Amino acid sequence: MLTIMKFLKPYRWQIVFIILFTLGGTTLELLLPTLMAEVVDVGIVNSDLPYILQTGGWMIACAVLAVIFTVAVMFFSSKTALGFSKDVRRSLFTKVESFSLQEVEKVGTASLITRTTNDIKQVQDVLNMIFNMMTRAPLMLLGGIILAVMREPSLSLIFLASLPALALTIILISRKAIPLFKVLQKKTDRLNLILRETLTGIRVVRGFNRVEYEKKRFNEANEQFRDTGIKVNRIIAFVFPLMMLIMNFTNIAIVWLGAVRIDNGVMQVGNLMAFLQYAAMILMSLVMLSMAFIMIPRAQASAVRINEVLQLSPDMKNPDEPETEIAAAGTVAFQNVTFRYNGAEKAAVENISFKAEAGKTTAIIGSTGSGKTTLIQLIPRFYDVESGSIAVDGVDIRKMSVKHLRGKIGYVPQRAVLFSGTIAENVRFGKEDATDQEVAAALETAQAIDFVTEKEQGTSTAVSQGGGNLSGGQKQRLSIARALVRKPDIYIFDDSFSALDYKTDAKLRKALKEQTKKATFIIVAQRVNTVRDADQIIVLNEGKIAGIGTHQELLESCTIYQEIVSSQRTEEESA
Ligand SMILES: Nc1ncnc2c1ncn2[C@@H]1O[C@H](COP(=O)(O)OP(=O)(O)OP(=O)(O)O)[C@@H](O)[C@H]1O
Repeated sequence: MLTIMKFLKPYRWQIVFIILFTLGGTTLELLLPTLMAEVVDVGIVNSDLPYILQTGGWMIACAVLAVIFTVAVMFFSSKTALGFSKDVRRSLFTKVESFSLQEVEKVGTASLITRTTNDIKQVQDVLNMIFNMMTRAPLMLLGGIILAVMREPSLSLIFLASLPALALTIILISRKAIPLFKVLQKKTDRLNLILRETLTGIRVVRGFNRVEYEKKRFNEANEQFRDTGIKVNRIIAFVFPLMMLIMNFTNIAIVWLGAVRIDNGVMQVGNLMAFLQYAAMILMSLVMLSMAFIMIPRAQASAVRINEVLQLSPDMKNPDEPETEIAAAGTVAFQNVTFRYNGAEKAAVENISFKAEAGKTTAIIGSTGSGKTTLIQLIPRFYDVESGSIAVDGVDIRKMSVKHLRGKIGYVPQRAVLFSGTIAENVRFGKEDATDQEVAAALETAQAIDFVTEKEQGTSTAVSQGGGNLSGGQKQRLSIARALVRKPDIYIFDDSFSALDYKTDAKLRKALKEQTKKATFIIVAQRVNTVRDADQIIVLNEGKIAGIGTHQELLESCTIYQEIVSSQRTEEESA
């Protein structure tokens, strides 16, 4: 919790104001019972109306001022707590952006969302409460005790019984509640995970009639969340009745002993009234503190989860003094590269060496799960190699700045990812300042111009979330146009032609070849047709290279390639 408090630094002056206003407000509130005792014991006893009016006036002034101070405290508290949560959210977001995919997978996307929203909100609420109560409660407790003891030392002995009883209640309750708060946040993670999976996979869920199953899964998680929530609230629900019980017993004891003392003529009525009010203040401040004791552990559980992300040191480091390549042609060279996913026993790619040269096309082919995607994701450093090295134009990519490296690459993922916005905005994601002509040229090469111009609003046509209003092939072509518009040195296409028909696939590859003569082309493909013209084809099998060469060379020398070719021939023949 303390680690995360460093985010309060920019708000230190607001916190000073909160403390000063709380100090002012609480002092005025503490003054009120004393003034009231004066009204009763001096004004009423002596029937002194001017004194009553004058002291009454002071009481009103104190009360009004106390309200103003309290409003100011609330205003600055909310402002500070909200500002704090905004800053933490921003830091968390920036941090997550610096993670490699390994780290994102380690924490989990759903958990990262919960941590950035719900967990930060927990800390924000508690901070707000702390600002409102944590200075007020100790001040009131201390001031109340001092003033009560000064007024009636012997009557104050009652607190020696009630205060430890209150403290014990708080300790017992918070010890039971704290572990449950951690569980509650985990249950929130699970809820988010199921909701996210169901929403992103809504077509599959409906297509396979799994709505009921998903409902059941969600209900289970929802019920577990509810049950834990009830457990927590049941414990918290005990706090107030117990507190009230102790407070009421304390009041009974004060009135009883006070009455005896008044009867004996050693105490005045006004004094008893003031004492009762101080007692109420002392006990109220303890209730406030107990609430804080219960809420802080909850925020603590959230703060730990936030810190876990903030303190996670990204495996992938940007070099302090990045090297830049001399000839910026785009040659990619793999040297004995091995990579393994987090916790995986077997390497996803092993001992890979090849060179993809500028102006040439390197195709990667292999059965599913053979490591094709993994291999190409190592080039933009989505993951870092476990051993070996990858060099671009002779410079190890770990020695380049990540921004520079990725600036040289036009990456088209296996599943087209589009963002809500217009078609033009989605293409400009590749190059922010691309002109209309550049966007149109990219769309043309990507064989997307026809379907875009057919749309009433052309490139200003809205793309809905995830490209939901476009077909699979249209999405793929837009994501290709996005890579083309930046005119990179290296193009990486991860099975990006799979949703296209043969004719469009062939036209697209022809247009690409003409437009991007000097660039390095690395394409992953399933179809032999897509790769047969490549300058070199790499055949992957279970993460290892089974053969490298041209189509003709591999047909003669590589059994796995021959198998792929013949299996596709059979498919075509039987189709
Ligand atoms: N994020 C991940 N975490 C753990 N293992 C993974 C991850 N992604 C892929 N793998 C594993 O790594 C291996 C290679 O996967 P990869 O996606 O590179 O294969 P691929 O050849 O591209 O397959 P496909 O043609 O089906 O896309 C597989 O065994 C897969 O289970």
